Amino acid sequence: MSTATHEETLGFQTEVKQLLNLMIHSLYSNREIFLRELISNAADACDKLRYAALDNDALYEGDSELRVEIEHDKEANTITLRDNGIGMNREDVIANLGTIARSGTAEFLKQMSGEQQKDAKLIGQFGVGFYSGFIVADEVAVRTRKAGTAASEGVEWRSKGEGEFTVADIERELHGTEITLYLKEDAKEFADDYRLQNLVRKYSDHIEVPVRMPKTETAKDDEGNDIEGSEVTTWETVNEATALWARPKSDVSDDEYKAFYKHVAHDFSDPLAWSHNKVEGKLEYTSLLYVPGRAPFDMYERDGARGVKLYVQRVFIMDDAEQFLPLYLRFIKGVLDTRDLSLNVSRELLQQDPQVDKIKGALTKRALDMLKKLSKDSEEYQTFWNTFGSVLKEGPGEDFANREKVAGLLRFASTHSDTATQDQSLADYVERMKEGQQKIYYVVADSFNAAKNSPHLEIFRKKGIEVLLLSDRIDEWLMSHLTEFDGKSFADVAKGELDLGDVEDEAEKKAQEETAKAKEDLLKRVKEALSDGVQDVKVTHRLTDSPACVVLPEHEMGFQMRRIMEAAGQKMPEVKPILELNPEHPLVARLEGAEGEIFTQLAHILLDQAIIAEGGHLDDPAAYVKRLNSVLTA
Ligand SMILES: Nc1ncnc2c1ncn2[C@@H]1O[C@H](COP(=O)(O)OP(=O)(O)OP(=O)(O)O)[C@@H](O)[C@H]1O
Repeated sequence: MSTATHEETLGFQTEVKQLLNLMIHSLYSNREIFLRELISNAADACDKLRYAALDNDALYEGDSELRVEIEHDKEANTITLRDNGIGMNREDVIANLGTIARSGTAEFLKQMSGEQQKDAKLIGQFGVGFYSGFIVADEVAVRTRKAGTAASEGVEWRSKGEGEFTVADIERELHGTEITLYLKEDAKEFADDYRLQNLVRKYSDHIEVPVRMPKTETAKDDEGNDIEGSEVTTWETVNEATALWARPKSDVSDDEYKAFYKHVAHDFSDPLAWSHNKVEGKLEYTSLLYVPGRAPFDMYERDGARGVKLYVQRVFIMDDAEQFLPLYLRFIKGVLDTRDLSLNVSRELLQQDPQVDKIKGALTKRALDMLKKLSKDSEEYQTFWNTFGSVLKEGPGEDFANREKVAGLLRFASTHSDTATQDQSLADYVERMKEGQQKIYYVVADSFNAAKNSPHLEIFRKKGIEVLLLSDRIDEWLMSHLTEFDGKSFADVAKGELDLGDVEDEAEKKAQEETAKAKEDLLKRVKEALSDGVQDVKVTHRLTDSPACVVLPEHEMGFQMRRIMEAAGQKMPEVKPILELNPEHPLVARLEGAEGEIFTQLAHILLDQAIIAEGGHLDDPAAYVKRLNSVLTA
């Protein structure tokens, strides 16, 4: 036993304490995952050493056969996991095994409800890593030494998982990390050969590093009895130990793909889809991309983890290589192994390498194809869409070249179903377009109900023309980048002149022109009465039930986007709406017959109501109420 010096007791960061507490309670029924998490870390540590040793062979300290070893002791109720990977120094140990250095953790932990099943899901999404040892152990000891440092620079970390841990300097001949779990009374079952082997095969078969367990064989005498003292212990590799992505597709089962996903993505649940490809020729790479079944907790964090695990010729280079996929595909997880980059590539070099852009183009295409394939299963695709749809909507703005492809993957709510579920594709819309209809119509509002009940839809509903109902924050921005789909342009029903294409016949158009002419005088009077509130007043045939609506000129930023920008503190130049009046409406008829003060008040009321119906805020709501009351009591 090594003698420990320079021992200090330190407290866990608050977040770690919370996580430990929650994890132990909510992951009880899923306890066995501790082994997967610890093997995963050990394999990562081996990958890191292999990478560091590219420049400095001496780091192997004469032992370049990277491996993970698992032993148990039934008497002592312990399990020990050992790797000869990169190891940690004292500073690493304190930072890595005492804190959680991921932004958004505190907010994430606040979402915990105390309900076991719900929290287990959330925690799975967060990834528990090393701390999962405490699900089965009431004490954990880590002995480690960073590869390339002196034997005297070993470190021992111990904790009962109750708020504090100790660190001490120890002598340690071996580099790498050894973790001993002192099993809880009710977790003794894990100190068992058969159980451990099964778990290794179940969770870690696909890891390239061999996971070994000791196997003791005893010689037998002629009668088949054990010969005492003849025990020989050898190390047996328990897992498959070849990189899964390097195997031919036909050799890999769905379960193996799923298990590998959990290692790569640090996720507990199954992926929705994957795409495994080996490419030879101008570019040489193998990629294995996954669509997760749920969003990571930090999907909207600016510095949240994203990107693929990068290997060059099977040597692990880095996690989260984000240069190989566009931002709008940041939910995609997976592995890229290529021969086209040099082994000493760094994040900085990746940014300048022209090969990276080529691979990025190819992977983007793969990812979009994978989503297209997934979209054939409407139920699974809906799960995907509900989780990642708003991220994919960033696509047309970010990736001009693939705009049409991304557009094909979008899903919207629409007047066809009139529900808030975003499940209608543009292709479906185009198929349902009315004869003579040339455009794809949409309305944008702050909420689904505001969109669904927008007065602008009245004529469309009357004529049975479908309109997409958009209410996500990103929607107006999305539509500003989507100009066409399948040769059809898009039209915001609340902007510019209403153009129903050939759905309207000549007689209708003529009748509208005549009405407009007949109302010229009224329009002039209203415009005078509202002088600085509007830029124009027109008659409209958009409306059937409402007396008036406001519209914006065709190329003006829409109301929703303006409100978002203003809420974000942006000062927006003032824009006056165009007021459109429904000549068939009794209130407009009443307006026409009114004079003087009542006329002015009614005109203002119609404008203010149109702004409210569109979801806008009145500049002076009290004035509106006053006017309305005076007209009601007149
Ligand atoms: N066997 C090991 N050898 C070397 N370093 C390790 C080992 N196990 C853990 N670490 C270090 O401790 C850090 C924290 O581990 P932990 O498992 O908690 O999180 P993680 O692996 O970074 O992410 P996740 O929570 O998603 O698993 C690791 O990033 C790594 O630097």
